[in-house]
Amino acid sequence: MNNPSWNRIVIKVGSALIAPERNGCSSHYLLSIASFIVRCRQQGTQVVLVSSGSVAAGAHLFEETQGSAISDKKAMAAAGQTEMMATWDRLFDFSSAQILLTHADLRDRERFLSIRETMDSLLDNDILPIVNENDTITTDRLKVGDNDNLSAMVAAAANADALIICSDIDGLFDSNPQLNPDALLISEVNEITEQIYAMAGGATSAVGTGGMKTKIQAAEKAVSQGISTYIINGFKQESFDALLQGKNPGTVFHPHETPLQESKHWVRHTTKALGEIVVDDEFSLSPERGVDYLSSSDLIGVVGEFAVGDVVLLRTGSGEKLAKAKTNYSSCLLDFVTKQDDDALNQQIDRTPKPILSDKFSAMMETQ
Ligand SMILES: Nc1ncnc2c1ncn2[C@@H]1O[C@H](COP(=O)(O)OP(=O)(O)O)[C@@H](O)[C@H]1O
Ligand SMILES: N[C@@H](CCC(=O)OP(=O)(O)O)C(=O)O
Repeated sequence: MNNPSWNRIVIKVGSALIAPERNGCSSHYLLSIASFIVRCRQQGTQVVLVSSGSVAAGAHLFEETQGSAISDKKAMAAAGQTEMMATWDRLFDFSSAQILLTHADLRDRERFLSIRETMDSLLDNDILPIVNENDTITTDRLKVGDNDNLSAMVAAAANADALIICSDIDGLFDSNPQLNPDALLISEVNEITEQIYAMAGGATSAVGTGGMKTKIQAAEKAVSQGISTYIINGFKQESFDALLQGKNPGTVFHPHETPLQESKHWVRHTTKALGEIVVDDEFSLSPERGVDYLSSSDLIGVVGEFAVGDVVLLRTGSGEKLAKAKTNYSSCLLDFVTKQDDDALNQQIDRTPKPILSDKFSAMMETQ
């Protein structure tokens, strides 16, 4: 890798590359990816692999009519995961390790740090972590749902320098090239705007889940932590040759020059808000006035049920999203406080050593 700043990368491989026919895994398209991983490691770049393909690999064990039901997909994933891991393991002469995650693991700070610790230990021992969503047990409430976003969360957990998303297309185009033959490849993105999102459609491969939109979401997560993000065509050997020469074979999303502080990035891009704290429209935040300035007298409402330590959304009564943050008080207590006119209670809450919201684990929301 001619990019000396790349000590550690995450590479994401979609289902279409590992189980293209949805009847078990095939190494046909994996040889160039495996070779790239080997050459990265030889040049001192640590690699984490996020691999889809368990559902597509297990599907052929089930009737054609099955597969739409979540229960069938979970069973397919359980059956296909071993085949997916074995397919990768056969391509390497070094050991690989299986890491199965749900969003519930990543949005829990203790588990997030534990995942980081395990990946560091595996990489320090030259073992290739192979990560996938734990589709076998996941539910709508627990899941990430696509491996594009999962790979960005893994890159954040791994403190990677770059995220490489292998797709079945050369990169991000100004519209879907499979629908518009005149679409133009966008080689560099410096800022991810609504216009960038507007270019992206959904998944079109028979086995894919994410589509281009989830890849842009993943890039947005990664670049805000200073992680360069590439979308490349994983079917082309020349994509990997170019990367090894320090070139961009597809679309590169440049990292923010001032990345979010790690704990704030985790709150903004990895956690899920489990409730809402509503303040009056006059309330505002600024770089100098963080969420820890919130006082009980600013509260006008609480939405949902949450416990101490959960992440909540702070928003105004008119719906403007202000921040996500860890709360130091439960929804029950805050709901009680908002319904009291007793200033003494408000003052008592505000005198306690802990602010309502944690500044360390908070992140402002970009203006929508
Ligand atoms: N603006 C766009 N640029 C490139 N591809 C796009 C765009 N909008 C939609 N797509 C579609 O997204 C597909 C890539 O996503 P996906 O179907 O999840 O495949 P994979 O899992 O291989 O990444 C492309 O094959 C293309 O059909
Ligand atoms: N966890 C799923 C992959 C979901 C997913 O994002 O698939 P893809 O869009 O092919 O990368 C599986 O292993 O089948």
